[in-house]
Amino acid sequence: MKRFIVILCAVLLCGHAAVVKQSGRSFPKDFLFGTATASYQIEGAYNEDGKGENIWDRLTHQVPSPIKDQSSGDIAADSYHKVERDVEMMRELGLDAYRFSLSWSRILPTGFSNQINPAGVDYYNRLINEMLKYNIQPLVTLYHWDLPQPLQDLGGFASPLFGQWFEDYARVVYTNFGDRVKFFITFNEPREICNEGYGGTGFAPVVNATGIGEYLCAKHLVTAHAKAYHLYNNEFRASQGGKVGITISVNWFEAETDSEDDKLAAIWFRQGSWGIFSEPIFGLEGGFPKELAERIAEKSAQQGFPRSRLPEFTDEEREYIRGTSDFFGINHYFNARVSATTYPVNPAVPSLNDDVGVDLIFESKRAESTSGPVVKLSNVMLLLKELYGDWDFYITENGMSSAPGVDDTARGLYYKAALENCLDAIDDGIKLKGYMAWSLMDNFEWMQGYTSRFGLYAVDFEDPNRPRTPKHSAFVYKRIIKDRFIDHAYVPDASVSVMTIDEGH
Ligand SMILES: C[C@H]1O[C@@H](Oc2ccc([N+](=O)[O-])cc2)[C@H](O)[C@@H](O)[C@H]1O
Repeated sequence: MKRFIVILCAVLLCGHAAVVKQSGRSFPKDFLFGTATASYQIEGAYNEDGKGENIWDRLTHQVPSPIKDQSSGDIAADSYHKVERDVEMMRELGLDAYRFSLSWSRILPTGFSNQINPAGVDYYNRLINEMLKYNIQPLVTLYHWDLPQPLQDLGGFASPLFGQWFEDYARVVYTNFGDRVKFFITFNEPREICNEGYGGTGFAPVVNATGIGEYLCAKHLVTAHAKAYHLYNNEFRASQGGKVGITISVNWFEAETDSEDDKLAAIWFRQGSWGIFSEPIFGLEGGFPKELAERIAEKSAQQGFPRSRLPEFTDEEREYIRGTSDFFGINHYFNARVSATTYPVNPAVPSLNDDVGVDLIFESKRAESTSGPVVKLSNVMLLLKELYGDWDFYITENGMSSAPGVDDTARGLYYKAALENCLDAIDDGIKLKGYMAWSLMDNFEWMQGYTSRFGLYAVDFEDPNRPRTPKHSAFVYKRIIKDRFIDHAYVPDASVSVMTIDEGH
């Protein structure tokens, strides 16, 4: 009671800052609060100023359209023409950092580095320079799913030459932007690139070669990542002094029961979903995860393959890839429980689903309806630390979707819960350095088109000017950034819909 009165007096006398000090739960001074976006999802200008075609241009222009609302990213949020407004929103929120991706085909229209598009380089220079004017740190993703179509026509990630193409592109990126960009992410979400793009019909390029395509892609992707990392070390690190890492989608999967079968199922599922990409880079021994490799080898033999469908690494390749990251970027969206009950797929036909055959029970939605959002970011980071050691972690994406509109109370609550969970992780000794909310603004949500909205700012896609309006959640996030503390009692005033820029931004 006495403590409560002391805190109350402190609030009344000194304002909010007093509570921040007493709570011991404020974010470290150098913690980076940011938001994230991706080129294809926001830029538009799909055929302007010399940009080449990419695999999402190709997919969304197919007739009939495979996209839920038959839309495309042709115009999207029109960010290509809105550098100043986008940076203004970052300033309104008070961001320390902004994560965005480069469109490979805007910089290299054919995908190859012999032909650089000056207008593409200029667009990113204008964006980076405008951000730096206001001390907003650029976190740059080299690849967020929009491969130049000519490279796809040559096999894309299934080609053993992919690593060379990516290395050449990375050299152009470091050369043109590395004087000002100090944080590079090679790939966004290998699982979605490989398992959805080459092992199913989920995402472009829709190569349906499940049980084979994902694994080829996985090997070539981690090799390409390592090439870009070594390139930075060998030619750029000394003069530029930045960091190079990768972002992996790590959702939380735990065994439904304590049975050995369920526990093994959870291991397989984690390894098929993210371990297959994290183990070669962050694992102590490198290479693909052991249990998964054994399982795929066994299944391959049963199916009559003369060798495992999972490619091998030579010792030299394993060493070349191991340890090639300056940080671990995590995208996180949901929690699920895993049980070993039979997955209804044909075991005679190779597939990732059969290789990791388990049932998934989605937990987050069920829990949200009763006791608020359940975010298990700290579980994820503790597990990654246990598996791979004490890396610097960045949450490079986290968020939730909602219906169109600015009234998104649930998203505000979600961000409070997620960031509270980040504080738990920091208390537990995790070296968490930053948090990027997905997303700065509504955008083209891949196969869902514009039916699913993740933005802190609403974008009116009916209006040719694509005006942006802050949602309720934008005010919540701004307040957390300003205080570097989570005030659960804070509810934005619904009558205030205009954002202002605070001093210093
Ligand atoms: C909303 C953002 O989602 C990211 O990708 C995924 C992919 C899959 C899941 N999942 O839960 O299965 C979550 C997020 C993506 O990186 C980003 O571009 C957004 O679309």
